[in-house]
Amino acid sequence: MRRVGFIGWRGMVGSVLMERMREEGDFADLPEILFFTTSQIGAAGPDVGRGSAPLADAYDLDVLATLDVIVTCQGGDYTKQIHPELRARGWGGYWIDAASAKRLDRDSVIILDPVNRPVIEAALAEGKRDFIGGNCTVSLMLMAIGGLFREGLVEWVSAMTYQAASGAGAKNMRELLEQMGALHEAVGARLDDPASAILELDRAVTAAMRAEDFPCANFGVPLAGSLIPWIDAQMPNGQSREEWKGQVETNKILGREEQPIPIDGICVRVGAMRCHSQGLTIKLNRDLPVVDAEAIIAEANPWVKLIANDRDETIHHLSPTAVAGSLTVPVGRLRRLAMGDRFLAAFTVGDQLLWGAAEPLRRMLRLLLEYER
Ligand SMILES: NC(=O)C1=CN([C@@H]2O[C@H](COP(=O)(O)OP(=O)(O)OC[C@H]3O[C@@H](n4cnc5c(N)ncnc54)[C@H](OP(=O)(O)O)[C@@H]3O)[C@@H](O)[C@H]2O)C=CC1
Ligand SMILES: N[C@@H](CC(=O)OP(=O)(O)O)C(=O)O
Repeated sequence: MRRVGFIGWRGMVGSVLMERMREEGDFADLPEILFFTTSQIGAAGPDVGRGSAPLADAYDLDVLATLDVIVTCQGGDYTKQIHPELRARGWGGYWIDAASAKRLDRDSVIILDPVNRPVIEAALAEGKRDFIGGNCTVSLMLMAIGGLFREGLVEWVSAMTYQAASGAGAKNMRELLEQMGALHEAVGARLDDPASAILELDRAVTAAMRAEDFPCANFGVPLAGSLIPWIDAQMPNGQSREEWKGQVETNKILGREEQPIPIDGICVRVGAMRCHSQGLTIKLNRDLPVVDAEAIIAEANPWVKLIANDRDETIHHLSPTAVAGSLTVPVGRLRRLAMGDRFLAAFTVGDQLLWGAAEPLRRMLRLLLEYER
């Protein structure tokens, strides 16, 4: 594995990947590194410890074909155009991708190694070459309660999500902040006056959200002060595509497409910046004391962190504020639901740019290095 090419490295997901690779010293272990661009050919590339080289053309198939590994965070359109052309030329390198475009292809593996390392290793042994990061919501749910799946305890899961603006892209994160600013502006100095009537402030905020000039070019509707109970495209069965991915991707990651576990729920965009949260209802297939479920969840991987079902612990440690920028995946609110002994509630939060996007790609590259040694 000599030559590794990075495409989409300066985008939002790509920047998080670069940051993590720098933190872990990953670049030092790669013999030859090439950085590509779709728009700035020849500009100075990043210095990852061996000087800066000019950026190469991400559409140049002759150069791409010389790579042993391509890591791309450029997006689905790029993948759909370049991947088939490269493979058609007989390119046999590894393709590691953040985009959803190839996730469900028969020859692709969805990568989340703390959960499905055996599936990844079997795929490598079979000679598979396409390794694709999973949907952020799915990956974060599996990082949180993967232990219960591993122990074969799950009959079904309903995931009600609270998804951050970052999932919609960098422009949407900016728009959320603009919307917050516009709402603050709408109440102005009246907020500083403790004597001002709260219902008057509320009316001003609602009027601002409904005004023609409220900044919502990217979301289409207000998010700040509101929410959006639809993410991604509409499926024929009434699900949103984000909801549809829950079952399909989870079962592919777990390598159990033949006997899928039902996963469904409502996916909602909320005004968080980069952490997705999920309220889970888990139907267990046998009676299990909550303390046993807690132990299984806590031992599943080094990043999952159990939060006691206690008010103070919960509000301080189980929120986007507590988790942003961290690889820790807290799981809390674990308790039996009133529906019956086998119904378990849980709440989890995760950084959707780390485990939800960049980190599985970084780890796959490391895994390939080990495998090829
Ligand atoms: N956002 C998310 O939460 C997730 C995204 N993904 C996947 O990753 C893909 C990339 O997403 P994301 O990182 O959000 O996309 P970005 O829009 O941040 O970046 C994509 C590309 O846009 C180009 N670009 C143009 N202007 C700028 C600029 N000012 N700053 C940085 N880049 C710029 C860069 O390409 P160039 O250098 O060639 O011009 C960059 O690689 C998505 O399409 C999706 O498939 C996957 C999981 C989660
Ligand atoms: N759809 C996710 C983000 C994302 O990029 O998902 P996917 O990689 O499955 O397209 C969200 O909006 O929060």
